[in-house]
Amino acid sequence: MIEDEDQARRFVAQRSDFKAMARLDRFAEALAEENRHQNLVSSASLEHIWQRHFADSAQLLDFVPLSEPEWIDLGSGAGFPGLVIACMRPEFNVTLVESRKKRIIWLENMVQSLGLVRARVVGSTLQSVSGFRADVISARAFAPLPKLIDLSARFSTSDTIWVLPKGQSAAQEWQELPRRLQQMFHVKQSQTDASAGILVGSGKAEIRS
Ligand SMILES: C[S@@+](CC[C@H](N)C(=O)[O-])C[C@H]1O[C@@H](n2cnc3c(N)ncnc32)[C@H](O)[C@@H]1O
Repeated sequence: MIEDEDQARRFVAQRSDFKAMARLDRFAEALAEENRHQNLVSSASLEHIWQRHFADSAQLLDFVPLSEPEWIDLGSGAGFPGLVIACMRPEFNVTLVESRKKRIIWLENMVQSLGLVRARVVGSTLQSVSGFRADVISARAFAPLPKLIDLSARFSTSDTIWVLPKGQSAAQEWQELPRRLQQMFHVKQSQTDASAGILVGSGKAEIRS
């Protein structure tokens, strides 16, 4: 378990090259500045940015054994986990979906200033994003699981990997899924918080009305 900022930074560094670490340092600096103008993350969490945000996002890569996936991140907000993934793996095609105007501008600025040419920001509600086949679907603190799956099922294929950090409610949310969806997912322990879980899934979510 990652207990502090040093361990969190080491955890991310083990999965990154030095350019990625430089991008993340610039991201951290810009986030601290931007958070004075808009409420992107809680100011308390900025003191633990490597543990609470960077390592928390980076750990998702351990469930994605793909080289250049098409990755969609739902409700990216300040950029978690999607922008961290793009910083660490600039060769991935990462789509960051975010509906709030100021956050869209923030994400667009970061993608541009960090030179992430394969990342794109889609500034609209997920409901109005044109469908495409996603190899990976991620979402942190986006919506309760049934709604999240409902809104994103159309991006999934039989090969899609789902990585959904769900905090303390992971096991409970999994328990409450219909059986056919329970079979798609399992709960993995988060490396950044002993009480948190990540729902990791695979396959196409079939929505029945
Ligand atoms: C609680 S924040 C989480 C942000 C980020 N994923 C994180 O973990 O720090 C949820 C984000 O989802 C965005 N959002 C909510 N509903 C959305 C929708 N239907 N389509 C796109 N973005 C949405 C919100 O604007 C907000 O930035």
